[in-house]
Amino acid sequence: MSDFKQRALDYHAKPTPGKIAVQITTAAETSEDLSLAYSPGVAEPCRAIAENPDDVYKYTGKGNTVAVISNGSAVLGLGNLGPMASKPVMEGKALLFKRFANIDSFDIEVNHKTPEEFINTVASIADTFGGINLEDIKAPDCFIIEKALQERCKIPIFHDDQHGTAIVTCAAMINALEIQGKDIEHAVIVCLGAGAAAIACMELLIQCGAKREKIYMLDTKGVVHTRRSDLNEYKMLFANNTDKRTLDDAIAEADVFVGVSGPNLLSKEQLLTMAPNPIVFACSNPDPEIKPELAHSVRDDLIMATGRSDYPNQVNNVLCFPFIFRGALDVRARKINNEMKIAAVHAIRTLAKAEVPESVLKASGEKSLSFGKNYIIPRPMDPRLCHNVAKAVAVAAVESGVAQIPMPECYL
Ligand SMILES: NC(=O)C1=CN([C@@H]2O[C@H](COP(=O)(O)OP(=O)(O)OC[C@H]3O[C@@H](n4cnc5c(N)ncnc54)[C@H](OP(=O)(O)O)[C@@H]3O)[C@@H](O)[C@H]2O)C=CC1
Ligand SMILES: CC(=O)C(=O)O
Ligand SMILES: [Mg+2]
Repeated sequence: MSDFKQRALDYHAKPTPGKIAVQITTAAETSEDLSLAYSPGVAEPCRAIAENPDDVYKYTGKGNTVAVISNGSAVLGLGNLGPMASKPVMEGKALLFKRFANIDSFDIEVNHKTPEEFINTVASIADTFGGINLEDIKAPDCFIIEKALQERCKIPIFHDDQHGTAIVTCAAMINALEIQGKDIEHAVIVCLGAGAAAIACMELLIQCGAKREKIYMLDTKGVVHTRRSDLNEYKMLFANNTDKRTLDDAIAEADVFVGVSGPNLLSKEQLLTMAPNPIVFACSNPDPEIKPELAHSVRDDLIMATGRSDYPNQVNNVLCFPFIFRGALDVRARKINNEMKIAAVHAIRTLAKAEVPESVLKASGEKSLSFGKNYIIPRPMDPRLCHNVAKAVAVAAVESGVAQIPMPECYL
């Protein structure tokens, strides 16, 4: 076993198994403390909440808690590993919520047979939380599940692989296009993958100015085109009236490649046929569609991004989900709407143009970082992300009428 693999296993096993634990936030030492925390004192907040359900935000942790819920059907790019094997990823998301946005988070892995069973399970526990982050649920089930839960629950339901990924992809793409001197309206975009991340990324890019007819989406059967009869309703929206059938056909002269599919699917020969100054976001985790070393070895005019922490330009939903939930929770938003997503895109992309603080350089192991081909998007450790993105999201929630409480003072 490689040294890195062993270190990754040790990291998860020690000093205690897993990556996150529960912490007590109040005094619980004396009989007096216990009489307040438990019987008889606990009866008072129970009575208050029964009388006025909104008091749950005053007397419990609900308002600062997000559940990370998965069925393990599309774990990163590893495939359908099932609920149990998805747990390290879900604990990881919980760690990121806490580390970057001070949101308490529980991971919940659901074993189920039908989407309805999953929906019923989640809907019946939803009131426990301030929000629900759905994770690693394969398409097209993820679309059905998210919509049904949004209809049934009173809290934000956000499928991270769709919207978190789309927000970060758009933020990075707008910056990359600017650096490469390309207009989004004229960019020819190839999207390898036609699942949760792909459909959401392309829809949001269209909202940011990309043209649907210039997008070529591919699944395991090749280009998604109008003469195919095997497309689900979500892929149908991207059926292109084209004679292109393969990745070889689609990638020739393309400006942009977005990979949200699986490992090592873009060859150096295919990369060589792209237009001058191409943009390659190979976002499959943990192994990208093309390795950066290989891509850079054949082209020196490209902008290259991956989903990983160990290369420059990490296009990964970690740059979004902690902060969009921070903003949503802070104004008790009923849902995360389009206005909030677009606000997050612009808050993330703008930060890439600001001077990078010393603490971020140190955590990144870099001497300098400035807006350019190798720095199109902020690093996740940038402490300004939380304030900037959460504030923009909270303002958008208030202005679009989904906030249930006013802006907190920390943002004024
Ligand atoms: N960097 C980031 O922040 C994120 C990255 N991702 C990555 O995106 C990938 C997909 O995730 P997600 O959308 O949630 O999963 P889904 O299961 O919803 O979708 C996977 C899609 O990839 C397609 N696909 C798989 N293998 C191939 C192939 N050989 N050629 C062409 N298409 C292929 C599938 O095709 P078909 O429809 O025919 O089955 C499907 O459309 C994963 O690798 C994941 O790690 C996801 C979210 C965030
Ligand atoms: C980053 C992430 O959510 C994924 O690869 O599924
Ligand atoms: Mg995911």
